[in-house]
Amino acid sequence: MAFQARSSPVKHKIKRNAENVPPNTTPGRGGSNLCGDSPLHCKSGVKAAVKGNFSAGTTPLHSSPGLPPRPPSSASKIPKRKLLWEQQNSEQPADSEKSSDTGVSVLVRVRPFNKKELLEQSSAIISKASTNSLSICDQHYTFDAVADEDSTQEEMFKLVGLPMVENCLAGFNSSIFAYGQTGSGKTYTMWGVVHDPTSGKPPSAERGVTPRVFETLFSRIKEEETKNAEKQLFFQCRCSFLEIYNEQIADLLEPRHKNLQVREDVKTGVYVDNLTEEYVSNMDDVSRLLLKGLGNRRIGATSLNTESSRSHTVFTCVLECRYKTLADGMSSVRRSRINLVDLAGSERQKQSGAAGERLKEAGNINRSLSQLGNVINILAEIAQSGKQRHVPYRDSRLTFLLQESLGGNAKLAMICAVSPADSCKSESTSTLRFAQRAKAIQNKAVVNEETTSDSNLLREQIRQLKDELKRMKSKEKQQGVDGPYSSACNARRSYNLLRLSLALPMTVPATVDSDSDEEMEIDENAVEGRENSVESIKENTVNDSRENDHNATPEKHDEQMPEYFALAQQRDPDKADDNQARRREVEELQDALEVAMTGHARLLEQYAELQEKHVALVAKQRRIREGVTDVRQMAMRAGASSSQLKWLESQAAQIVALNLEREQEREAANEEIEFLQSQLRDTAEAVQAAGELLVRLKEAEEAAAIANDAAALAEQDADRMYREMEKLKRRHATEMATLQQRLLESRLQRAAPCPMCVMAERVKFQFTDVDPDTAAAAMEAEQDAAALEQELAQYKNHTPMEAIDEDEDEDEDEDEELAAESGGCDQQGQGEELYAEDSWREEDHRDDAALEQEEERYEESSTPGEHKEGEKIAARNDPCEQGEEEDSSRDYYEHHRQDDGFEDEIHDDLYDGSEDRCNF
Ligand SMILES: Nc1ncnc2c1ncn2[C@@H]1O[C@H](COP(=O)(O)OP(=O)(O)OP(=O)(O)O)[C@@H](O)[C@H]1O
Repeated sequence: MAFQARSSPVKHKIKRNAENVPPNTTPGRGGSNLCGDSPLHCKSGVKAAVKGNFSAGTTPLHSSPGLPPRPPSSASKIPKRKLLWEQQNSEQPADSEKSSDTGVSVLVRVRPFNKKELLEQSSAIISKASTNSLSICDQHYTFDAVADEDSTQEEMFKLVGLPMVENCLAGFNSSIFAYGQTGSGKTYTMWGVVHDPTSGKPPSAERGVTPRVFETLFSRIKEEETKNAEKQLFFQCRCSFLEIYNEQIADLLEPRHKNLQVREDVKTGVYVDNLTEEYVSNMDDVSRLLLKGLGNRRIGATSLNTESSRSHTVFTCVLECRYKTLADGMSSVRRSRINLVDLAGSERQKQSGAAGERLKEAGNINRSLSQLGNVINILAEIAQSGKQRHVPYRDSRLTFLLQESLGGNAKLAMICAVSPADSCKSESTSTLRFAQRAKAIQNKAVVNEETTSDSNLLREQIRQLKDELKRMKSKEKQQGVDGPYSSACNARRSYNLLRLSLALPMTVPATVDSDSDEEMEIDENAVEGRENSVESIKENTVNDSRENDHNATPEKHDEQMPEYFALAQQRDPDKADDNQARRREVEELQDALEVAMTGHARLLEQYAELQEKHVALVAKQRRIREGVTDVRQMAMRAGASSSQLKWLESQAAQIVALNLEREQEREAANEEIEFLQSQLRDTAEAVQAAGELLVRLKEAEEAAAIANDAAALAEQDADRMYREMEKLKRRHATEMATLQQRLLESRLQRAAPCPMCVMAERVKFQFTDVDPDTAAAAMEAEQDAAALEQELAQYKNHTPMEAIDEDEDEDEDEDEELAAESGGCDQQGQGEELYAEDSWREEDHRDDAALEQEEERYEESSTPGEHKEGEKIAARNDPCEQGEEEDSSRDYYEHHRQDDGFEDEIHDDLYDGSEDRCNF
């Protein structure tokens, strides 16, 4: 009957209560076992390793006023059930130890004085009285442990972290909370200085509890896998990291995932929808996640802490341990969860000096901490009175998300951090009161273990694979909505599921036990039709693997794989931005993954059927063996007659023949199983490679999409800049033309006296009776013109872009000079014009947009005559038009010459000069 019950497809869910010692998978580990109870409650374990005599689990709570007496243990009410494994290996703890376990341990850590407190010359008001008690201003408190200013990170880990690692390995959910005033050392204790694996430096001694928890977890996993190789232990860890900021949940591993929702499901319990989970297999993986998550966390400076956490952060690791019982072919999975919670610090506005955004954050932090306190108060009350009450978990995201750790199925360690300074007296007292109330909570931790037959496990896997396939296909359709960003996340998820599923067949025992029992008899019916069934399975395997369009055969996939790799390798790294090719590859890989999933699910189905048949066959064999033994014994007891003996002999001969037949069939079945296993292994390897490649490609695709976005933005910027430059060039040209025009005008106006001056000079040399004042004025005008020309030449020599900045700075000076010059030449009208332009430029400085309008208006509103004038000016700038200009200048001078009767010689001199001046 027992066998039938096991082979039935009904899933066996076995949960052990907190009092049961979890299975010891390390029988050889001196004194240490996979102790479900933390060493805080065990005699063995790390207790001895920690400084002092730490015996928190058995320490009665302090009986200060208001402190509730320790609630009676409810352990006796929980029915005890044991697993076979447990019975074989476990060591039962003493009853006294069991009864004291509430599943909650509270530890207080007093940090050293900080710089501010030292400067203020604060005095210490907290003193450690013993390893588990302290006093603050004559009030005495007892907890599970007290760590003073001298405690190291290593000691904190041994007190809190190590027990949690052992709990987690044993299948208990575990949580570590850090609670306390802002700046009291929660973050330092929980994370500390996280090691950067790329730095090449050794891990810091200041790394906190969390990194140390994972260091130990991975080394213990390795140890367990080696020691229990025959049980085919298989561990898997996946981690997530979130923060609750202003009552909103954000994914710290995928910062684009904001405002995530907490959901509750009968099967999975409370979970966060859409939260990224990453598989980790070593410390580097965890460090990477911690650094990434902590980098994305909200921090801000307050007067009490320059790097104050403004949110609650929760790092969660789900550990799954699968193992197999060879005797009955049953598989078990132990699933435990470890939550590492760094709560935001409580703060008083007066003390922290928070204002604005910080004040709003502080309000939210205090509100959610008070809701946590409220839940803890009610739980403490329930534990004392034994009366059921509604616990308002749903009042805040924090309590809703972590309800399992608060009065539920988890072991809880609460680290309460305090400052020793008298300035923090009221905050420290309130933290210690909170710690006391937390100690009164009773959690009901059980080992989370499920035992199921292989075929059920496989069927579950098949269901998951099919669901995932459906989801993948529907997601593909939604690609447009989700965009490329979600694709890597989805691919990773599918790949992880497939990886998990692919790991399973490896844990299946190789073949049917070879039975060397000569005496074993077999019923004819036992093998009847087996040959047919094996044949049909064989056929199905081959047909299924070749049939229909999906052709999802591992063989085909196997053939396809080198192509993918070849494609990937052929890719020229220089053409990495060839998005289309990459997209094609990704699509092909996506198809391959789907094909692999379908093929794998089909193989698993066949494997599950074969497993079921195998288990049924083993059961029949056992029953036949028992029957034959019974018959033998009865025959011996009855004393066999000669006819009976003959009959028995003939039966024996038949049995031998059947045995031979059965042996052959068994070999065939074994071969079949081996073939299936090798096929599964091949698929596993191929799919694993494809999956990894796909994830990498998806990530590359994401990166390319981001780069494309950036490039498009840069292009837009460049366009804008180009337009801006063109505009500035135009403006520059207009300004140049205006300046030239003015120069010309001023030159022309001065040109009248100028020839006279030159002539005067000449006359001065030739005729000494020339008026000296006239000559001096002419010289001065000539010098002014030369200076102006020089400035213009400099201005012209600048490239427009270089000139722009200088232009703006120099504009005013230039204008001033021009104005001065104009004034010097008595050009009153021109001076007014310059003034007008000056104010226009001022406006330009103030408002660029206004300038554009001004320009446009200028261009639009210019009369045809003005345009003509503008064109004329521009033409002067154009070297091709210079000839015309020269002609007009020549006309001008010609006119003057005729009017004033200048000498030809003098005119030629002047004309040469003016040509030089125009020739910019
Ligand atoms: N035990 C300790 N030993 C040495 N330095 C410490 C200790 N505890 C805290 N510190 C230092 O005190 C400062 C504040 O600590 P931390 O940031 O951990 O406080 P917190 O409680 O997390 O504050 P908040 O709630 O504002 O985030 C940090 O610079 C940290 O390095």
